[in-house]
Amino acid sequence: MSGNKRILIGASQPALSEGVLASTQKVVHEALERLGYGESYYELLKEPLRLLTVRIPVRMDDGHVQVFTGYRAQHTDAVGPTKGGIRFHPSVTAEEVSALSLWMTLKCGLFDLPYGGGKGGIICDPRTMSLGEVERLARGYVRAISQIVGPNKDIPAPDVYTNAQIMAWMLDEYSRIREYDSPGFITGKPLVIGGSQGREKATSLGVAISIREAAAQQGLAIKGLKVCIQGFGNVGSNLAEILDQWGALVVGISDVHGGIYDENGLDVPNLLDRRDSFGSVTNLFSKRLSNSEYLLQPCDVLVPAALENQITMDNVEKIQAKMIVEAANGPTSLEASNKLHERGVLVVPDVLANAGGVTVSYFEWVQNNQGYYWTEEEVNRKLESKMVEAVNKVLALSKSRTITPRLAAYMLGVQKYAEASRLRGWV
Ligand SMILES: NC(=O)C1=CN([C@@H]2O[C@H](COP(=O)(O)OP(=O)(O)OC[C@H]3O[C@@H](n4cnc5c(N)ncnc54)[C@H](O)[C@@H]3O)[C@@H](O)[C@H]2O)C=CC1
Ligand SMILES: O=C(O)CCC(=O)C(=O)O
Repeated sequence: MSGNKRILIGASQPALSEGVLASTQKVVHEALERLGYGESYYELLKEPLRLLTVRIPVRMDDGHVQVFTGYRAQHTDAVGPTKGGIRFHPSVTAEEVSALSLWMTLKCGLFDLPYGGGKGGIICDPRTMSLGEVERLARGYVRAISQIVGPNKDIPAPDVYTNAQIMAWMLDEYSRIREYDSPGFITGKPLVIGGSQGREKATSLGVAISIREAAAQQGLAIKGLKVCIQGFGNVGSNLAEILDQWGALVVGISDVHGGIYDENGLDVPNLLDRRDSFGSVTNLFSKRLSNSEYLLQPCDVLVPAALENQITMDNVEKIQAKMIVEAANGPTSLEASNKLHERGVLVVPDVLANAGGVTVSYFEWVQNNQGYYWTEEEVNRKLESKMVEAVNKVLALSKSRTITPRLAAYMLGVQKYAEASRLRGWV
């Protein structure tokens, strides 16, 4: 093991700044209050129980050593191991990873998965690195966090700019450290080393089911529904494919370079053929909208599937979509989301809409533990029933209590952790 760990855990971590975490905490606070749990529950659940900061030295192809900073946050292990993806992105921060771990807890609670939330990230830009450099970084990260992760402790998965290949390197490094093959350590792996059928498209299938169910409740059919998707990576591109196959009209897609829009519908198979491994395709088109113009185009459903804080008080008044379905984590600021709700725009929150990914990751872990693997049809059937149940539960609670779907999802998501913390004697 390299001597590359600089561990800052819990209280020794610098104070987290305001932003995505603070707004998530507000909703968690209200959810706990409405459920009748006192302030001590909020104090326990407002931030991760553990936040590890690591420094990872990587020998770059030109021979120099670059030191990267990474994080792993574990929000709560009150009901079981923690679970959540790893992001490779230049804008990763401790605050972002912490908020992402809290959102993972809410998803696992809402979908009744036997986990708490976890999340990791490394400040880096893999688009500018060679494959060898990315592999060395992925392996270095696993060495650095190896003490706090494992199939019964904390189980990582892919997120922004990470994929099945990176999961394979991470699994290999972890198995070397432990000296036995340990497929349950990580999910989102390639099929031949213990991945699950259906995991690659699971987040998108879950988002598509959320769109279909929520639209139906608004009296809209999926066929002919005009959808704009922001982000054309794993989630956005697979979503475009599924919606196109279901007869919806994908009128817009975008990526880091900008967006393309056609009210008559785009040629999705052609775009899928031409996208690169980082989810870029619009750079091949001379006529494209800027990312800020793109979000304002008319459509029935806008699906942010890229990064946080895309719909804010700066652009919310100009959003024309009738429904927002959050495939990304945290794409709508809390104020903007409340504003949309007041305007009668249905916002299907991230912790509900994008939980298909972690749900099938759970199925992958179950299959690894039992050593018996399901067909894609079985996986998708199990996912479909969990998604439909969760969407209906959240929208019903939102209606019956006249609260936002986000608050309803948080109430349903957080309850198990408050109860488990009480039963364990932590609060
Ligand atoms: N991969 C998964 O299973 C899950 C992902 N998510 C969330 O979905 C979102 C997307 O994740 P992935 O598709 O896995 O990532 P990815 O790395 O495969 O794709 C990211 C996409 O976002 C685009 N993008 C980056 N910056 C942008 C910007 N400023 N404006 C417009 N587009 C931009 C990129 O060009 C790329 O098309 C993230 O918020 C992630 O946390 C949520 C649940 C599970
Ligand atoms: O598949 C997983 O375990 C986690 C997916 C994830 O990172 C997310 O839902 O944001």
